[in-house]
Amino acid sequence: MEEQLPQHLIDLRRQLNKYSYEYYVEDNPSVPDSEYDRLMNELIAIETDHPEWITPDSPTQRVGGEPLKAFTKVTHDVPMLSLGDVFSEEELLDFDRRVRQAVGDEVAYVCELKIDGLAVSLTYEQGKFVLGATRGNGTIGEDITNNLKTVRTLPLVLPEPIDIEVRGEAYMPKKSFEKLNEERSQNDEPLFANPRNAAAGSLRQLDPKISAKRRLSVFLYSSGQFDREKIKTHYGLLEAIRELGLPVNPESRRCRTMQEVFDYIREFTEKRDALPYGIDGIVVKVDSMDQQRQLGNTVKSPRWMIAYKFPAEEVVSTLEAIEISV
Ligand SMILES: NC(=O)c1c(N)nc(OC2CCCC2)nc1O[C@@H]1CCC[C@@H]1O
Repeated sequence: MEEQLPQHLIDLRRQLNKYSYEYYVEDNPSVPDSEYDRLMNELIAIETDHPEWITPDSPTQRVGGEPLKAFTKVTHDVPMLSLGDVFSEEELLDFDRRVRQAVGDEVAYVCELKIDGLAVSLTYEQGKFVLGATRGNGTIGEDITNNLKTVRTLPLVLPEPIDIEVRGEAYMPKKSFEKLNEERSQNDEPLFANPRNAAAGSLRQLDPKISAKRRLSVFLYSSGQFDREKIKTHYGLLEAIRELGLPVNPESRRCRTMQEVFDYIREFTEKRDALPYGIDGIVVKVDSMDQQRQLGNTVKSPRWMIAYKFPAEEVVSTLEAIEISV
């Protein structure tokens, strides 16, 4: 991308990408917003004089596009399925028994945190981000490409010019949610009930400039086309997605026994409140892709994965609290 650009422009773009990552991903900017804006304006001025120097991965391409009148619909060629839920270790053992009955006793799982956000699909063509869509009803979603372009953890261009569709969960980190509700409360605007609603509301903004301010993020957990010869396990797929510079949750872990699955659930039940993003359970997936294919899918969800949901948080109402305290 950069070979034919003047060095000053390359340096300017790299500097802006670095500052943007510090601000939006590390939440630890090394320069004031005014310095970032000054450099961005300088880049916009240069690109206005030399439109031939604009490339898809220029920082100016993140917050592009005028506000939409409405979202266009997107059809998912491969439906975006949902997850079956269970609420106890007993039901997890039932899932494990069903899996072993179908594929035999050599089974390994991958445990993933169930990110409390909304499912999205991202399409890259020749390595360029060209389409982002909500899950919608699983078959028809909404085109939110311009809004997903504002997500700083999503690369606009991959290191390889490949065609790939990846899927994951868009979410709003807890700190961004608290800051957003603080701003809304100061402006007498209605507050978002939780980070999931805030993420949904922010991604379905018709004006991408508003989405850009909401500091959304994404963790990816599956992909459509991938090289079936090279990648034979779900864990291998996650590593391949991560190697493309796409964000994958770092806590995903291969579990060889149900005891390891229970240990993982216990570990993240304890760690849940300290995580910088909301989770509402643990997803347990059969690791082997051959075994996934043997198990197949129901109309609604794959038979080779299950979501263990945490018990609903204890929301003690004020009245109850008063009764307890009396
Ligand atoms: N929320 C999540 O963290 C999550 C996950 N880690 N893994 C999956 O796997 C998909 C793949 C096919 C069906 C479910 N789904 C997730 O969230 C689902 C997607 C649709 C409804 C839930 O948000």
